[in-house]
Amino acid sequence: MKKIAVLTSGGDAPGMNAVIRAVVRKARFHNVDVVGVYHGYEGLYNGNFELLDIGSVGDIIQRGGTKLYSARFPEFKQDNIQYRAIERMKEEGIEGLVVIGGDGTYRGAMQLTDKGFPCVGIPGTIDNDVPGTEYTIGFDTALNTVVESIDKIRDTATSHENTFVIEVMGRDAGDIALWAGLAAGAESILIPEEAYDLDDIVTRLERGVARGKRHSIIIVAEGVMNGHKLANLLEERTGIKIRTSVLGHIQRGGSPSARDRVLAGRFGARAVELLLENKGGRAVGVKNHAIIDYDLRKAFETKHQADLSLYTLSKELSI
Ligand SMILES: Nc1ncnc2c1ncn2[C@@H]1O[C@H](COP(=O)(O)OP(=O)(O)O)[C@@H](O)[C@H]1O
Ligand SMILES: O=P(O)(O)OC[C@H]1O[C@](O)(COP(=O)(O)O)[C@@H](O)[C@@H]1O
Ligand SMILES: [Mg+2]
Repeated sequence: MKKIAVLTSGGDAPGMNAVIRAVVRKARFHNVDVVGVYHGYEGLYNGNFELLDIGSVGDIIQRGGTKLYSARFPEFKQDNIQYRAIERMKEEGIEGLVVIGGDGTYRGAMQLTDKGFPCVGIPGTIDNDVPGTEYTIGFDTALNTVVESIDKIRDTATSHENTFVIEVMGRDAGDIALWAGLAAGAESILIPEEAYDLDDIVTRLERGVARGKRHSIIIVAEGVMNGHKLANLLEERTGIKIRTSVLGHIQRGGSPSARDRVLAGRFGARAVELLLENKGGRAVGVKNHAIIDYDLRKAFETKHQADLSLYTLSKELSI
């Protein structure tokens, strides 16, 4: 393989730039050219390409977002659009493609692979919800952003004896809520994977007040319900004034953590190796600290499992 392409797709995640850099540098190390595709699959279809030399990916390892921009392009589900994208790549002499994104992005990559164009997937999403890997690029950074934000909210909550509901991202996955809740010492955590028990949340709140706690923090993943709605429900039940903070897209930005950058380097390099070994239709991941690869299909045909032992533990530590 003498020329490959790379794109980012779906929700962006801090560390995607570090992955792009790793893909380009590793490929150039093997004298392989790399074409950057702008705007995800939309750019693939439109031929929005640029040759990336080693200098073009300098000074991005520390930057959030993605230099190649991201897009949601539902039309890519159509066979004729996929065939056109393959033609575009072949016209440029491109022989393999690295995609960085989540389950939707992987579906597109599998379709191209099934049509004879080898693709490799790298998990990039703050939600950490790609099956087959313990961590995705961006999760660690987003988690640290959330914890830092909660710590700040806690300062003011303590000073005024306030109770806060904090809404975090996670449409279908509770990983951010779970890990942040444990790291920030939240009283209660609500995640999409577990039915919530309002009575239990109220009991924990009232117990805290009774023993003189100066603040209470309740974390809710957006996939469960919106933070304002939860605050209203709790106010009705307890009579306690509850403030809400919706962290929003701040969670998706910022400079990637060292852990995300290191993972980005390892994922990017392994993805290039897989293409050079002619192993399309694979996804890279991390398991027990080792970089692994597996069938791309596994990433969207199975369901991501959040580590629910953390849920039990958080209940035990926030009695
Ligand atoms: N079934 C599919 N077939 C082909 N392409 C798809 C499919 N599902 C999603 N895609 C492409 O992947 C893009 C990103 O998917 P999306 O679900 O939005 O994000 P993520 O990859 O983060 O899960 C979509 O906008 C579309 O271009
Ligand atoms: O920016 P948008 O389009 O509102 O998307 C918000 C969603 O994107 C995410 O940040 C990441 O999701 P994906 O990686 O699957 O795209 C979710 O946590 C959130 O629900
Ligand atoms: Mg997704």
